[in-house]
Amino acid sequence: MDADTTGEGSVSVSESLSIARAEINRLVDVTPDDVEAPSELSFARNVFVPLTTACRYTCTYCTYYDPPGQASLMRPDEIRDAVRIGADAGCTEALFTFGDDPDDRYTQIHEQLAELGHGSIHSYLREACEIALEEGLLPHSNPGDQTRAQMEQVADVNASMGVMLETTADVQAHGGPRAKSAEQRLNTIRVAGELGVPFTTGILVGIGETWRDRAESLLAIAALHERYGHIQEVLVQNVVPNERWQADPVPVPTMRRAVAMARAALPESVSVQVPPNLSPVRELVDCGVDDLGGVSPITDDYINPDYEWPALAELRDIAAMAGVPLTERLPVYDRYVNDEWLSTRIERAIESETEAGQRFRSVLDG
Ligand SMILES: O=c1nc2n(C[C@H](O)[C@H](O)[C@H](O)CO)c3cc(O)ccc3cc-2c(=O)[nH]1
Ligand SMILES: C[C@H]1O[C@@H](n2cnc3c(N)ncnc32)[C@H](O)[C@@H]1O
Ligand code: MET
Ligand code: SF4
Repeated sequence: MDADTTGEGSVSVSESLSIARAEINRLVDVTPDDVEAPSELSFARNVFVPLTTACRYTCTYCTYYDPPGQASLMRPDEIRDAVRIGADAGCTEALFTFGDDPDDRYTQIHEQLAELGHGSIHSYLREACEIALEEGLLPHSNPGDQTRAQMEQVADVNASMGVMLETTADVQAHGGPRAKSAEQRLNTIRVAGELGVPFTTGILVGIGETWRDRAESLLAIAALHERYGHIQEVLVQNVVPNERWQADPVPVPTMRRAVAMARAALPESVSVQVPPNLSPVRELVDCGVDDLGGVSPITDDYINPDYEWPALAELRDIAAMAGVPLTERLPVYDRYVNDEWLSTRIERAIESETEAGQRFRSVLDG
């Protein structure tokens, strides 16, 4: 017998498309007046660990990647030095962010990994996370797209992970022979949900997407969060000019509307983050920003090295101006700090009686 597709409770394709269209239209019309200002501003203290500058993609806004032949791989002792300095400076997070699948096309990276006894970047990332945990930091890795097998290899040694969706639109900025694809980004976010990994994602604003594209991107994130509950924060990040991306900066009114749109698209429990080294946060807080991301007291933003991190005093000043408290958080948000979401490995690090455990708990206890 044919399945009943017309009975009560079923939704036709045209009906569901019109619901989706209505949602997009609602978001496109959102203005900063439609959203509530936050009740606090949070941030995390991190150290950036740029494992490798090799990347299979060539996003035209990105100055981070080096072409084959010039790309480098951090050695284990360099990783250890970086995370140790971070722990000593009171950080809680080791942010591992680097090129996507760097061993794909860069023979010298492949060879260097082999010399270190690793067959893939994920195998090496696991060692790097172990080093961070040994030295008293909680790993948060953003290796770009990941397959399920790749993410499974490192999930239990990360407190949380992330990848920017950037946009669901097909934009020129991701064009070329090896293009970043929205499908792969969405798949990575889905895999994180399936594996129960607390996750950070976001949109990059100003890379050729339209307002409808922004709404669609945010709705795609909201839909995955509705299914898995794993999205802890969504970054609304403006693309910034550099020697590879020579465009005018994203205007403040555009950012105000994009932040308000994110706030309106997502449930209240999901934070909206704007990076304070790239954006005029003071002019965005009332649009619903409630997190200032990871700020490093010791390392550069290796992705956008021309843009310096603000000092802690400046974050305090921004919060004071907004009339809200500034609170420090871990790379994993408080509501995920329980045995439903964290691996025993990470739980043990947070509960341990070491100096690091005490540092993590004092951040948790505020
Ligand atoms: O300092 C941080 N930066 C994070 N970044 C990087 C950062 O927000 C900016 O992309 C760079 O600092 C841009 O200059 C992420 C980037 C992603 O693509 C995905 C997730 C994150 C998460 C963080 C984070 O937790 N802390
Ligand atoms: C790690 C994240 O850094 C972001 N990223 C890369 N290049 C730039 C730039 N010029 N401006 C802003 N963000 C950038 C991308 O969104 C990537 O996902
Ligand atoms: C400079 S981007 C670093 C992370 C990864 N390559 C991504 O694009 O998501
Ligand atoms: S943004 Fe990430 S994926 Fe794109 S080129 Fe830069 S390092 Fe590679």
